[in-house]
Parts: sequence; structure tokens; C-alpha cells
Amino acid sequence: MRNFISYEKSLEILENIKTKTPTIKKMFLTDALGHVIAQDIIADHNSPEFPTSAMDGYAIKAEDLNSEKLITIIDKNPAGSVVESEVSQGVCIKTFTGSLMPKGSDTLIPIENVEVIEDKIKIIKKVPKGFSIREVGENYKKDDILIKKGTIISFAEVGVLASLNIAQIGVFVSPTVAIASTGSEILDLGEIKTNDSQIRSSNHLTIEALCKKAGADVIQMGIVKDDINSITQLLQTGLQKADIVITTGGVSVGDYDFVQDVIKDKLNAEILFHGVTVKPGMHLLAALKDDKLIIALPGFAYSSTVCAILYVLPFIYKLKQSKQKLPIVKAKINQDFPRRIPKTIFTACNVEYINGNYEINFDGKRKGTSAILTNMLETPALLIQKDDSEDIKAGEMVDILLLDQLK
Ligand SMILES: Nc1nc2c(c(=O)[nH]1)N[C@H]1C(S)=C(S)[C@@H](COP(=O)(O)OP(=O)(O)OC[C@H]3O[C@@H](n4cnc5c(N)ncnc54)[C@H](O)[C@@H]3O)O[C@H]1N2
Ligand code: MOO
Repeated sequence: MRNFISYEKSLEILENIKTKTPTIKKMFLTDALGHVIAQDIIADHNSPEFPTSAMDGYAIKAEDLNSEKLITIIDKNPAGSVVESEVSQGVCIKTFTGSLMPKGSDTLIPIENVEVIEDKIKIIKKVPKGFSIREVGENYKKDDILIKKGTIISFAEVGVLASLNIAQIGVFVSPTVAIASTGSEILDLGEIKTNDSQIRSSNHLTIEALCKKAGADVIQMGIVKDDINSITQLLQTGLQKADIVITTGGVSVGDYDFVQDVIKDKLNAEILFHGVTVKPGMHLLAALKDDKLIIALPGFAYSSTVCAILYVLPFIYKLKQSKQKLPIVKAKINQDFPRRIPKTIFTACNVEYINGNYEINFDGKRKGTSAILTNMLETPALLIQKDDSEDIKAGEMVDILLLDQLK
């Protein structure tokens, strides 16, 4: 008899798995996109290092703002150069965006605010003292922690690292995931159909896509028939090469559901749980073998996809040392939604962001078995009903998982 555990308990078991010390590798900045940074990044200088002009204009002394007298232009100060001449009362230096402010100056009067008369300027519109000067450390100060260890590298991190002259960055090595789909009725892409009961396998590729999006390296092992020896061999190969091995199909109660037998009896893996009170995905099996995680997902396309999101993605985040979490937010539901069964239920819905709130509806969503993957197309989310939740009434706030924000 199978011992079904709650969704919360199953998550807790996976969260508590001890993982080995992560390895770190160096990568060139832009190649490191999506990887998790392995050390705090601390500024080794102020930015800017010196007072810098934020506009094209004339560097002056503020006292001259209140004088009716013309101010003499004594020099030109293009960005990238350092002028020797100094600003004093009655004289100015033409200075450009990105140029250092010349010695003696404390204000930048923009070109638009002056009239040039031969080699002099007349101020026609005043600015406050200190105008348009980027102060030392405006962007960041020396010794500031700019990027924290555990951050996922995105465009802004690339830019900040570049401004620190860091070309190679230490990142945590991403986990490797081996994926296979089991079933004598499923065909890989391009395989010729030889009888009416055969269907195309989507699971192995849906899960590859999810894992790659989460930054894992994927070993695609394809399709294997419902045969104990083939499944054993495949799982052994996966365990040799990957940190996580994922299968789909063959975990429920049918005569040909061999995946569970292989994991339990052939591999002698430590079963963490087999059966969770979730819908879809009740037959899910998680096991450990030689510190590798095996997740055997149900065969139905919607079930395996939802369970890969709920179980595989958080484990990838954990192995790659990322602090990211599944994107769960509150949303307003547009219809009554009774609680059907005492399980944690994940139902596909449409989500829109309207006037600062997420709102969900079920327009066009099909009802039927856990085979319906098309319910995840367009603007999808999953409504989450906890196993102890009440019937939901239209207009109430509910928990949803935003599928298009999965990373
Ligand atoms: N008597 C019972 N029958 C079933 C139960 C049960 O409790 N008692 N549970 C049902 C539920 S819930 C699920 S979920 C499935 C899970 O079964 P398996 O994990 O053993 O999966 P399969 O039987 O191999 O396949 C189920 C279904 O999905 C199709 N499939 C399989 N692989 C793929 C693939 N790679 N891509 C797309 N579709 C796939 C397969 O053809 C089946 O239709 O068991 C229920 N039965
Ligand atoms: O548990 Mo099954 O995955 O509901 O369809």
C-alpha cells in the first residue's frame, strides 16, 4: 500500500536533501548570463572617481551666476582629456558630458543657458550652484557591495561588472539533468507511426525546455519502451552522467508501470516518497541514489509538466546555489471555484495584469484528464488550491503560479 504524503511534506523532504559542495568555474562576462555569481562583488573604486560633468556646457564658478558681466572662455575640455587650466571668477572652460570638471569650477552651465559672444558667454538662464555635476561616488562608492553572492547574472550585472573591469567571473557550475520518457506507446519526433495506439512524446522535450530555461545542462536520453532492462540501463547511464535524473511515465499502478520497480528493486535507490496528495501528479516518485536525485514523473503531459515545475525547478535552483523561488503571487478570481478533492490542486487558468492586480479566468480552458498540455498555452498561470482550502468565491484573492515568469 502506497503512503501518500502532503505537498508541503514532499517539498520539505526535497529542501532538506544535503547537496555536495558546489563547484565554481570562471566564465567571460556575457557567457555567464543566467549563471549564479559565486562571490560578493565589491567596488574597488568610486564611480565617478572625480566630479564629472553631466551635460555639455561651461564650467564656471557659482559666484558668476549672479554677475551681469560676460565670462571669458579660456579653454576647451573634451571628455577623455585632463585640462591643466583652472576656472576662477570671470573665466570658464567649455566642458562636455563625461568630462572631468576643471579645477576651480563648481557649476556647469548648459550650452542652452548661455549666449556666446565671441570668446565670452553671457548667462541667459541661471542654474543652481553645483548644477549638472556628478559627484564622486554618485554611482557607487569604493567598498560598496554591488552584487551579492547568489545573484543570477543578467544584463545589469554584466554592465556593472564591466564597469569594474571584471572580464572573468566566478559562477557556480549548473547542475546536469538527464531526461527520458518511458512508454511503449510513445514516439520520438520523426519516428514512423506503426499502429493507432501510438502517440508523439512531448514530455521529454517539455521538461528539457523547462530545465534549460532554469539554467541546467540537459542530457536528453529520449524515449525508452516499457521494458525493465531498457529502463534500468537508461537510469544507470543517467545516474553516471547527471546530478538529477528525470523520467516520465510508468509510475502508477498498471502492469507495465516498471519505472518504480526499477528504481526500487534494480537500483536499490533510497525512496524519499512515492505518492503525493497533489493534483496532478499523485504518483510522483522521488529517490536518491549515490547522492543523485531521481524524479519519476507521471506520464500525462500536463501532470509531468506541472510536477517538473513544482519539484525539478526548485531543485535546480538549489543545486545552482540560486535563491530564486517559484513565482507565486495573489490574484483575483473571476468565478466561483469549488474545492473538489482533499489535495493540493494546480489548475491552469489565464492571467492578466489589470490596474495593478493580477486577475484570472478560465476562458477557453479545456476540462478533462491530466493529458491536456494545451491549457498551458497563451497567458498561463496555475491556480493553487491547498488541501485544506475552502470553496473559492468569485472576486476572492487566490494564489497563482505565473508560468510565463518561470526562469
Ligand atoms: N487504476 C488507476 N489508473 C490510473 C491511476 C490510478 O491511481 N489508478 N492514476 C492515473 C493518474 S492520476 C496518472 S497521472 C497516470 C500516471 O500513470 P503513469 O505515470 O504510469 O503514466 P503512463 O501510464 O505511462 O502514461 C499516462 C498517460 O500519459 C501518456 N504519456 C506517457 N508518456 C508520454 C509522453 N512522453 N508524452 C506525452 N504523453 C505521454 C500515456 O500515453 C498515457 O495516456 O495514471 C492514471 N491511471
Ligand atoms: O496524478 Mo495524475 O497526474 O492527476 O493525472
